[in-house]
Amino acid sequence: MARYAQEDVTAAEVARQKALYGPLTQSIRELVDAAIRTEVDDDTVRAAQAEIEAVTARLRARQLEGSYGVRFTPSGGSRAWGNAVVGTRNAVAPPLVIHHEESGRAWSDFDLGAAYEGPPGLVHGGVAALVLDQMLGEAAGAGGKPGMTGTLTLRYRRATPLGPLRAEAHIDRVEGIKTYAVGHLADAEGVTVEAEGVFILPRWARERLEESGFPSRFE
Ligand SMILES: CCCCCCCCCC(=O)SCCNC(=O)CCNC(=O)[C@H](O)C(C)(C)COP(=O)(O)OP(=O)(O)OC[C@H]1O[C@@H](n2cnc3c(N)ncnc32)[C@H](O)[C@@H]1OP(=O)(O)O
Repeated sequence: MARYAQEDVTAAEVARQKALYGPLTQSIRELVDAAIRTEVDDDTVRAAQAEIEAVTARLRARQLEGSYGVRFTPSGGSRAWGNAVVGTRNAVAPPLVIHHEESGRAWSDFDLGAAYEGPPGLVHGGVAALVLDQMLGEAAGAGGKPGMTGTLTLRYRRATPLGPLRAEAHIDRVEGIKTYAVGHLADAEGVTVEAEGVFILPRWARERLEESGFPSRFE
């Protein structure tokens, strides 16, 4: 199963795949929303189900063994196309497009529709956590010390409505292998959820770096 992999792939090939899979994934997102909100008659639902199963069988004709993993390109970029928040090939992902500023601040404007509902008309608390975990993790990683979430703490100040939202995050402080990031989710009226998290370069990654002779990079 793929985990972290170095791929010998050209920028043109990455662009070709993005142009191919991006629209497919967006069509599936629309299908999910349509399935939640449809009010067509029973026969139409059953016919749609049969068509969807046929399409799924076509896509299953050739599959990866496991998940997509994270793939690094020769130019130093990375593809996390299966990621649950930002994945180009993951229809579960809203998706977020995360921008990084020179200052270290990361932000994203995005829209959460019916598929992300918890209380009626409101974003599920776990979805808010999902989004903020990624946002804070990316802000931490942009500081040069990518890590796994050790502890993520959320304060749900008020309910988050479905619809257009913004998430922001930045590094609060760095202590050795631990990067502390803070951030929030907001609607047009202001902050709805505050988050703080510690992101830790795992022991196995630290050992691998030490073996490769670059132990000081993350210290
Ligand atoms: C650019 C990249 C962008 C990527 C964005 C991705 C965003 C999404 C991120 C995720 O969702 S990651 C998935 C959710 N997280 C996990 O599954 C993590 C599971 N836990 C682990 O893998 C390990 O427990 C962990 C890496 C967190 C720590 O393991 P270590 O073996 O490296 O910890 P170690 O025992 O050596 O402790 C190192 C330091 O971390 C502290 N620590 C360990 N676990 C902690 C914890 N859980 N919370 C807070 N601090 C923790 C520990 O006290 C110690 O502090 P001190 O150096 O000050 O003594």
